[in-house]
Amino acid sequence: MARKTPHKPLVWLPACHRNLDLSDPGGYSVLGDRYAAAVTALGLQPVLFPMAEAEDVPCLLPLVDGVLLTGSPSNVEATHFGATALATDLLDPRRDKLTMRLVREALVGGVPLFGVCRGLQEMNVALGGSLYQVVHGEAGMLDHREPESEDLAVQFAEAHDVLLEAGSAFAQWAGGTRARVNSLHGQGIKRLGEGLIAEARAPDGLVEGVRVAGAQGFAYGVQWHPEWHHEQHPFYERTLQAFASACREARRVKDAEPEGRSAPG
Ligand SMILES: N[C@@H](CCC(=O)NCCCC(=O)O)C(=O)O
Repeated sequence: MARKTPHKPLVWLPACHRNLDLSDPGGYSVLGDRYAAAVTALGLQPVLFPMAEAEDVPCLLPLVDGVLLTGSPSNVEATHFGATALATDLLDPRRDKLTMRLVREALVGGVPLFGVCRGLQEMNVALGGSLYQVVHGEAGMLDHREPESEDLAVQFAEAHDVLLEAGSAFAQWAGGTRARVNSLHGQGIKRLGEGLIAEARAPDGLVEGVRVAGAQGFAYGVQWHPEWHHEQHPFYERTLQAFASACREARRVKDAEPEGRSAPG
């Protein structure tokens, strides 16, 4: 019987699907290096199942120790929350179909789950919530988009405060009930999904940080990007370290299981 070889905790980062080169209309499955680099810096191993579909989730999920739902310029298709997609929407239906299933299965299985930007929105929609399709078009709401013409350091610079629920993990990670975060999104949470607790809000009231009530393990989502220069931003770093600790614990439990427990067939 093959002996188990302990390895770094594996973290599933779902691919984005883009047509990057019109000379190859077949398209590409891509992952932002920023997310993979942050996962690696945490001592974890990023994994990408580029062709994974919703039906593959029950078989693939037991192979990993955490799920990080990355951001993407594409929008969650509005049909997933009972609205009509905008003609201007950049869509990624393969990503949507996968993550709608992946969120629910990760929660059922107690697999550490962390949603970032689009990933937060995917968590919300997968749990029955809805999104503002154009946050800055809503009365009283800020423009949460990044200055696209600026360089990345400006795009990912701190843009607004978030007010954190006293006693929440967010407040613990921030060392208080207020923090500065970056902001690179045009959609945002409108109606909270089932079981989601709002624990961080922008000054305009937009929900920007959630916890999944009653989750077996780590289950959080944020609208901002904690992967950006996290080593220099204590709030971002502590958030990511908490996710990493949860993934390491998941790996430890699996490594402690009696040998002979086969991987899913
Ligand atoms: N398209 C959605 C989500 C925005 C988002 O995830 N931004 C990150 C972009 C940078 C990256 O690709 O990581 C919206 O506009 O709300």
